[in-house]
Amino acid sequence: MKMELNIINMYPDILNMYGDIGNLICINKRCEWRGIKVNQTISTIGTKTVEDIGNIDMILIGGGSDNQQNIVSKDLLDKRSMIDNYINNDGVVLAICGSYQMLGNDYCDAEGNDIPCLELLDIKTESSNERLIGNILIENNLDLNPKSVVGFENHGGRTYHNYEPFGKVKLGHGNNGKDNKEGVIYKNLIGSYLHGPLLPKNPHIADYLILNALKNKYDIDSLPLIDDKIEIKARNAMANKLIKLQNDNELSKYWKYKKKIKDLREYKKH
Ligand SMILES: NC(=O)CC[C@H](N)C(=O)O
Repeated sequence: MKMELNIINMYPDILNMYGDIGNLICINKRCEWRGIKVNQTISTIGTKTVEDIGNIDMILIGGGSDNQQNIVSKDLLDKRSMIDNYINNDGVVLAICGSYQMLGNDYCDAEGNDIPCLELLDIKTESSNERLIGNILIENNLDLNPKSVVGFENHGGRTYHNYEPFGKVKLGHGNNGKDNKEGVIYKNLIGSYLHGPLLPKNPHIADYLILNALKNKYDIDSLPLIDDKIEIKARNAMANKLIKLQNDNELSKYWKYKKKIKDLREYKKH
């Protein structure tokens, strides 16, 4: 029996910051390599509503600027009840950055405008003009090996919630730059600030999503392995670079601290 996945890519024409569409390409490829058929549908403003499509196995939504979030907001709200049912029936979702924010209760942009959100999760996001930008390294909370997940973040929004985060920030900012949490896990949904795009750089996360989507309709508990040498090499190169950066940061903090103590001692001598 040939397995199939029906994937909806929402607003790829509007929410595609830093090539988030690469997440779909990655899922497609990893399914193709395993002989899993992927039927993909685009849902955007003006296309038929997601309710009409039915039998969805995975939803992917990317990130966008505040302006782009404003553009999709009404259409997204029209699809609210379908997305709500889907998520609460263990549907697999990957929502990046702007769309992760929009799953929550409210998003107040940098100009103080409220962008209507889906209110599906108890998440709050407030924006600031001081953006949180840079490469990011986290440790995933999904019990997946390798633990590390690499990506790139650029957001004004600071997100707060009490759910399980997608990961623990090792280097970078994450949800809000304060609590060391990155993203969210809710049932089979992952929300994350990580662009990159996320999945090609972290194939273990792609396979986690594929496996969960397949588990919802087939009796399957693992995926055939793929030769990921190149992906692993690329991911490790970035992770190691970031770990080195983190160590350098810590070292420089340590030397600054040592210098402060030395200065203090000198000062006390006077
Ligand atoms: N990268 C993004 O998707 C940006 C999301 C949001 N507009 C913010 O700046 O916080």
